Amino acid sequence: MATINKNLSVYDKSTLPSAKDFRFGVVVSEWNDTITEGLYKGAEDAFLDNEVPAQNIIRWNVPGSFELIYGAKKMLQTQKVDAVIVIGCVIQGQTKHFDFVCEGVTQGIKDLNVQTDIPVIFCVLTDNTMQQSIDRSGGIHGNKGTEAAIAAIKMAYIRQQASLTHDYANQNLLTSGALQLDEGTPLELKE
Ligand SMILES: Nc1c(NC[C@H](O)[C@H](O)[C@H](O)CO)[nH]c(=O)[nH]c1=O
Ligand SMILES: CC(=O)[C@@H](O)COP(=O)(O)O
Repeated sequence: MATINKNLSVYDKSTLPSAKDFRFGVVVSEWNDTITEGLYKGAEDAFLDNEVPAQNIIRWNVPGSFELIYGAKKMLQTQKVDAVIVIGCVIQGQTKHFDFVCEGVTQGIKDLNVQTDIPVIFCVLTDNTMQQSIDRSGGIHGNKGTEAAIAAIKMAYIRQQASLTHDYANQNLLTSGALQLDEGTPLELKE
């Protein structure tokens, strides 16, 4: 389903978990800041609408979308947060730079989700025109920042619930053959 068929700002509060005890990091790119500020406001408003205390929202700025990767990594390393949102706006120019920035950020944020235990939400517009970005940061198609905040709340809850269950990671990976132990490595399965 394309964005034009789904307003990015629509959500049902009654279906969301409580977010009042969660802490969120938000890393914001300064490139196309009229757009990224609109995305941030959408995210912030959605957090506040869901009882996230203002002091539980930690915002850092970075120069451009490519720096979102490093900014999110350092946020994860230094701040006690339950999820991170990276906010950027990449708009096609005259060269292939757009492709490399978009691919690099996408892969970098994916890697953080694989390598760390904190969900990192991808709120990066990758648009052909400024108008498309305007439409998706509080315009006719809603606000992707709102969508990202709701995703952050949901993923923080999933992480919280997962931490309450038995850690089957070793067992599952071992039985699936994905985890190769050296000979003689004592296997400690958590009871
Ligand atoms: N053209 C856009 C950029 N380019 C800058 C890069 O993100 C990066 O900051 C630079 O290459 C230095 O490492 N960034 C955006 O966020 N949006 C653009 O449209
Ligand atoms: C995404 C970009 O880096 C791009 O907007 C830069 O513009 P150009 O490709 O004309 O140098």
